Amino acid sequence: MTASTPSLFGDDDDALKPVPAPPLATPHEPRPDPKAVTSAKAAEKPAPAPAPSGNYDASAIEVLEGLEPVRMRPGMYIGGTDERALHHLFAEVLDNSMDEAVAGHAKSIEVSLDADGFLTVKDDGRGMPVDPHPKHPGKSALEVIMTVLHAGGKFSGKAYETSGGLHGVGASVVNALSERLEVTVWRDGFEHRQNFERGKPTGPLQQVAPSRKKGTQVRFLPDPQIFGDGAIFKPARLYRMARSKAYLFRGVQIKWSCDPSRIHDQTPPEATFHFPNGLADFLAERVKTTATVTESAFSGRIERQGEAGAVEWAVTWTPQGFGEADGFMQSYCNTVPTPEGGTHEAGFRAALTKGLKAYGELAGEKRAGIITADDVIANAGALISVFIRNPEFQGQTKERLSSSDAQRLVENALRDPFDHWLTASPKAARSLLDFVIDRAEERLKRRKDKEVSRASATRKLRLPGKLADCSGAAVDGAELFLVEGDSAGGSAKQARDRKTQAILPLRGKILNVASASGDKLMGNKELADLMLALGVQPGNKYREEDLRYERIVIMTDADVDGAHIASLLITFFYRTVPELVRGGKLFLAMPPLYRISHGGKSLYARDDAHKDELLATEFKNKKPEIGRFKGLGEMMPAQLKETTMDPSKRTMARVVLPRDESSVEDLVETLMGRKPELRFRFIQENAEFAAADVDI
Ligand SMILES: Nc1ncnc2c1ncn2[C@@H]1O[C@H](COP(=O)(O)OP(=O)(O)OP(=O)(O)O)[C@@H](O)[C@H]1O
Ligand SMILES: [Mg+2]
Ligand SMILES: [Mg+2]
Repeated sequence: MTASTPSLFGDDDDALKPVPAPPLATPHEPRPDPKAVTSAKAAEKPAPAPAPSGNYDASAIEVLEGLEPVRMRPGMYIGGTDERALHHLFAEVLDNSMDEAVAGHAKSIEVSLDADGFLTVKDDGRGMPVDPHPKHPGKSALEVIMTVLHAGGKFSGKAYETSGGLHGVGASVVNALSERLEVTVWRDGFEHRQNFERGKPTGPLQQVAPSRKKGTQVRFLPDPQIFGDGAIFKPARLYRMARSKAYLFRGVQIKWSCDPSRIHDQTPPEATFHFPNGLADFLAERVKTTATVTESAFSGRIERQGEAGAVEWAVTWTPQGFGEADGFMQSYCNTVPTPEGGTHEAGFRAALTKGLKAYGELAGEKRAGIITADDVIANAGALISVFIRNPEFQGQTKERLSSSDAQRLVENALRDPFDHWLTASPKAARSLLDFVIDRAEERLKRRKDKEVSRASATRKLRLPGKLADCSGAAVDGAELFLVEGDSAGGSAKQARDRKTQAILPLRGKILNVASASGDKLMGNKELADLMLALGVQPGNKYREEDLRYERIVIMTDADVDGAHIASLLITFFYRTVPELVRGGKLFLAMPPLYRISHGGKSLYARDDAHKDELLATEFKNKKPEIGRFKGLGEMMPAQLKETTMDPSKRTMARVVLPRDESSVEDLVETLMGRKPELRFRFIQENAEFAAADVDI
């Protein structure tokens, strides 16, 4: 029984998906902090019904009976309810027949998919026991197998030695998740049958007729209530699964058939799989047209002496890779695929690496010393299959083998055969050794190149002289303030938190960028410096991970000129690094315009409206002193810090693109274009808007 670890977090991965752009239409409308968006999203979900109060007692603790838990939580048993999980039902039934074959009782397995969607797996093994079960009065062993979790014959090793089954769960899980399921058993001179619906018997086990055959047949239709209405078995997938099983045990023949009406691709409607050379055949099939380093693959099979257990393997190397990948390793334990690898793979890698290094040393090849397991395996196509008693798989799944003796078993099994293989054909051994040493040397060279390029990248990164960078190295939390003019730059430098806040003063009026060409843009020293400070490349070469700051803050005077410069810069960002803007990295600082004080109290107002409001409330019936800041440069550093820069006190607006970005062009045209009256209006609005109270 293979099961996936249940997801502890339910469907929460939604929270990790990018947050959709909020429907804001102008660059000056604030966008909420991403964190706030996440929680806002959570808040959108329908509020949970008020919890029923007062009866959380023993009656609230349910014990699921029989197969109920399987239908309630299929993911726990088959890793989900998707197509992969659906096909896993087939794996469970097929594994049971394979166990019967590996135990030496079945020689032939038949798999067929019928026109009505039922899948049948039939073997000629001993047949499930049908006699009454001693511990379940009135029930046959067959019924217990099909309806009781953890009922199985593979716990003690008496009936099966090296089986893929070990939990006693598989057959009952398939039953629970099938709309209908019929089991037919031939044994003890009779054909027996019992039918089930969604895990429940629809009648008793019946002796249908005398028969001298033996074996078991399970025919079932997965339940659409579990897998969805459209869920059906895919012939191609069943075909592949059946065929690879046959490669894994040479003592079995698997017959495949499928109703032609169900096939919509190249899958053959009938086939017989029997591979007397096991994994060697499997590998030959995979590398059919691929040129390999050695003429023949290294393959073999070793039975454990005196005990149950076996190791089988096949491996070959190729310079050009196998399709998409440079190499592959597929591993199996008791014919169950272990896609996550495990101890058998570790033993395999160790055996090949040690063997090849030892051979290199013997051949006087000094460079063999640099070989690592990765060099040996990276370009190999490898299959490894072990048969062991009481396999241990990690956690709830059978995807990774963790039996520690499997590593020793494989390593010991391969040592001598690999040695013999190498010494028996010195030409092949030499080719392999050279090939692997080349890989090792390439690896070392790559590492060196990487070190060199990292060093030169650091050297190349010259920052503009005017930039007062932050002293902390972390990008998280780092902010770059773009300020207008050197005097404001001076105040900002004193007001900043050196660790996380950097200041770049931009001198004079920057180019009217919207109408400038790319060359002109980059030719502008101020803007070139800005890009250098940001660390990013323009256009589609922009990579967020290059960005040296978490936030870029445009900090200009709270007047019409300042608003103009801010809009020029926003336009520049939108034209040059739109992804930066889309990523919500660009902000507008909101310095105050007035300082209002009376007695010991002083407050700042962002604009006229705010000033009037304060005068009507905080300073009601008083005659306070009102000062107007002409520019940031006029503010005391402490004031600038308190009102505009200190993250715990300030207000900033995030620049957000409208959802319909085509209107950005209009906006830019409005801002920068040829109609001065439009421009003036925007600037006024922007100046006003920038005063909006937005906390981030
Ligand atoms: N085709 C079969 N032939 C003979 N006996 C079978 C067959 N299928 C199932 N059984 C018996 O039914 C038992 C229960 O099968 P089930 O698949 O539920 O569990 P399992 O194979 O023991 O373990 P796992 O849950 O890991 O598959 C098996 O242990 C075996 O004794
Ligand atoms: Mg089983
Ligand atoms: Mg069972």
